[in-house]
Amino acid sequence: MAESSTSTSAAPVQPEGTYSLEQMKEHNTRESLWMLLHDKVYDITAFMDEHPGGDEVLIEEAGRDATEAFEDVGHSDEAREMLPKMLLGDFYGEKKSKSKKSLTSADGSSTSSGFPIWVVPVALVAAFLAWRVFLA
Ligand code: HEM
Repeated sequence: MAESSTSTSAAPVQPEGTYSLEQMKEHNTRESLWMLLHDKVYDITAFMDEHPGGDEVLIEEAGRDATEAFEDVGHSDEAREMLPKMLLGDFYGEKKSKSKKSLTSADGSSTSSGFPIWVVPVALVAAFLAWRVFLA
């Protein structure tokens, strides 16, 4: 009557070929260096000596999300084409949120994202008036 082989999986199972932040943190040394870029996990251990930007910057970003640092540098297409060779798999779970960021976006909500939209008609009117003044 009682079935012992019932598989009720309560906890979510981490899919094969995915890596969590916990796992990544174990690979934050020169001997084994993993990095998260755009939600993909890369093993860049062998690339460290070849990196034109040096190994120090890579070690600094080891075992965590390096997307921002990678994009800040403005890496070329050539650099991006190197990535598939180092791909380990997908990222699993949650990334650590950077609490520092909330300070800048907490207030002054409209000023941080470029210029406000009303600048466009005002600029057009100003340009028109300037044109009239120069014609007169
Ligand atoms: C696996 C990931 C990475 C790859 C494949 C890679 C590849 C490259 C390549 C090919 C260049 C030469 C310039 C270019 O083509 O854009 C470069 C430059 C550079 N990289 Fe990376 N990079 C990686 C990660 C990073 C990270 C996480 C940082 C952290 C800040 C970084 C910092 C730099 C810097 C500062 C330079 C400029 C070096 C210079 O011009 O003096 N890179 N990288």
